Amino acid sequence: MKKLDINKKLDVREILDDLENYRPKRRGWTWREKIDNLQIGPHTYNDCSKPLKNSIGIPAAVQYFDNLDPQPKETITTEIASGRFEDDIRRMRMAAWHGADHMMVIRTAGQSHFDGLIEGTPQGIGGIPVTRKQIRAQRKAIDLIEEEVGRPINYHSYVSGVAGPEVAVMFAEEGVNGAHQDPQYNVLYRNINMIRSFVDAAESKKVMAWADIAQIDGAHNANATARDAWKVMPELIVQHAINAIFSYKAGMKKENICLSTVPPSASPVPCMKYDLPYAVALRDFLSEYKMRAQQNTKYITSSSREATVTHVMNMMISKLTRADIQSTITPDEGRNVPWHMYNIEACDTAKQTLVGLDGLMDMVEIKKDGYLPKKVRELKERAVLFLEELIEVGGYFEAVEKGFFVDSGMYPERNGDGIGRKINGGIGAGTVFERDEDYMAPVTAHFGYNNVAQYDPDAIDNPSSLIGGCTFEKPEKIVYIDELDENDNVYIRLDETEKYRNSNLIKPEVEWLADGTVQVELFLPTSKRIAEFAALEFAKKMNLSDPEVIHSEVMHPSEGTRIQLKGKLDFDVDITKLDIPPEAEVLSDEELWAEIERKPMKVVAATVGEDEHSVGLREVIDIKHGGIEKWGIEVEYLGTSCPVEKLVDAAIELNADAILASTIISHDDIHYKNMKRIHELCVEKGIRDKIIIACGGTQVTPEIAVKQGVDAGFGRGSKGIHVATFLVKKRKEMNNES
Ligand SMILES: Cc1ncc(COP(=O)(O)O)c(/C=N\CC[C@H](N)C(=O)O)c1O
Repeated sequence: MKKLDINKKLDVREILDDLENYRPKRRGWTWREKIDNLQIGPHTYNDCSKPLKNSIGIPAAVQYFDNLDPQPKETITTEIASGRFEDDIRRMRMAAWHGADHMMVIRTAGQSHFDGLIEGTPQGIGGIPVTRKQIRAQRKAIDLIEEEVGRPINYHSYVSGVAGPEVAVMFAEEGVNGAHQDPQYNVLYRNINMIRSFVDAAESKKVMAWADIAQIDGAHNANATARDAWKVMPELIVQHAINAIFSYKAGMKKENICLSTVPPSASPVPCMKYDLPYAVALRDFLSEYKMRAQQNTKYITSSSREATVTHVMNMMISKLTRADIQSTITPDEGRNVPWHMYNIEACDTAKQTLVGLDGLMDMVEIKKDGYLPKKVRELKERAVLFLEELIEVGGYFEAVEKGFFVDSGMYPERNGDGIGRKINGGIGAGTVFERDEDYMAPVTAHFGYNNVAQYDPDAIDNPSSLIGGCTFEKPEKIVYIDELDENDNVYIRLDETEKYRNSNLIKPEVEWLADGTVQVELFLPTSKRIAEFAALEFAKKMNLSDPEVIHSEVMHPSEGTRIQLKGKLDFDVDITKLDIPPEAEVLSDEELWAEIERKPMKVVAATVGEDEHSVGLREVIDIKHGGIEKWGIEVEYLGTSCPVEKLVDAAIELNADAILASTIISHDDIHYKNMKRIHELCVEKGIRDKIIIACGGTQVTPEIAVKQGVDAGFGRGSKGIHVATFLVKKRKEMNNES
């Protein structure tokens, strides 16, 4: 496969080529490479990792810091769930450029209840049907993407449900790097028989251990399910412990066992008073394991702003305690199946926050006295008591049957409304059988009794040697199925959107190529309910089809409501037909500083005529806005409503190099008349060949301005850098300097 070209879109058809023979480049999880005291420019970072070869910094980095884009030491996860792996690949490429090195692929709805592997590339709902082919395509694409950004990327999905072991084997064969695996998830949230779930989990974990897959547990689901999430803190610690020690005993290395820790509450609850002690208690008890931090999703709403703040507060916890993986929930998770732009926002939020808090723990510390350690102690005691009672009643299965878990009481309080499951109930009940005396499976990483010795005592540690290697040693033995459904597969989907693939036609999209969805933000000066219906009216008038309000927020019961809505555009744009003027070329800061240092420049500036609008000109002048004073140009500012005669006289008196005139008002073309007048006055006073005249304003069209006799016009969006570049270049031209 040839490398990706930054200026070319990833070709999905090329990825699909010869997938039958694709083999993963490596096995297992890759942690970031921490760099102590990383120096980037004038800045030193304490908690960062090796920078990327190609990446896009947060907007401030791009605009003010020359794309300074340090990478935190924590792995950053982005969860992708559109249902079309071919579009998810494009999103993975974007996310990788924004700092994600852990692509977590949500499975299609209900895949936990599929009792076998799915094959081919059917479209999913809320995630992709995780199949061998889709995994190969995405891992193969990620091989190219990690090459492009210059950092290994971990691919991740879920080993759960009644086909858990089969999925684990397929993940091991396909080089998957991370996976959720926690039998308690099956039992509590998918109602799969607990004996079956734990037997399956032992097998799955043994296989994952062989493949060096990093595991994430499912304790966070209790947060999302409990009535008051902070009330399950004691049992959450126990849930983590159960899965952690079970995984270790099933053969997993502790550094591959990641606890999925989610703060159990969220503002406006005083969440730090719950979440920080909980985070400290958990890390005290389970210090040998990795921490995978994720913000609380139970209290997420349709406000992407609010989700972002929750995310930032979660990262404050991560920084104050420890996180090896910082998972990101897309801020729109509370209203859509996540969209491209929100996956990227989440990655940027994680990077911005973690890098902004760099070195925090060299400046603050967790208090050793007062509320915090007391609360930590209390939580630990509750957790220990919970575990002791669990053992007392006969162990995990009995405790689940008695409804110990996700009870709405804060243990030892109990409201009797926990999730109770029958030991012999649930899906897959009665499907676990004792292996016969002569049971033998010639496969690698198989958990439990396996009578290999009956065939060859020397093969006990290597059962698959009896058949010359199993699929773990001989991937050519993998039975690869391409497609099972001639109507529901990626080729059909690619054909349907061919018109927009690598063509000149584009349509807006949020998750799938050419899905046509746009989002509109409105403020409507009326009550919430009226605003929600009025918004749909506006959407229809805007020619949006299927309009739907996805967020509404009361600004005041009668003064106004904020609405965000989505809808579809049914038309496209041909980019070859766009009239795109050449980008205004600008000189670098260094060049401008050097030139003005070599030869100082003085300008007179004013808003002319009867015009009081000073903001634009001030932006062009003031250092604060990156104005021309930033590079040392001396400015005599004459204020607003300045007569053109006064401006020209001042230029003469101060022997200025240039005149800057701003006019916003444009009725009766007064702005162009003023420009013409300035030019004529300079001619009359005999200075026109020695002075530069630049005029600006939001209504100014550069070509028309020049027709008035001035040297340049600056329209909407012009910045100080554009004006400074022009002045320097024009002065050189007038003095015949190179
Ligand atoms: C332990 C476990 N196993 C399986 C699944 C998913 O498995 P299905 O195929 O049954 O949906 C989950 C789901 N949560 C993960 C999303 C969350 N945002 C996360 O990042 O953790 C899970 O926690």
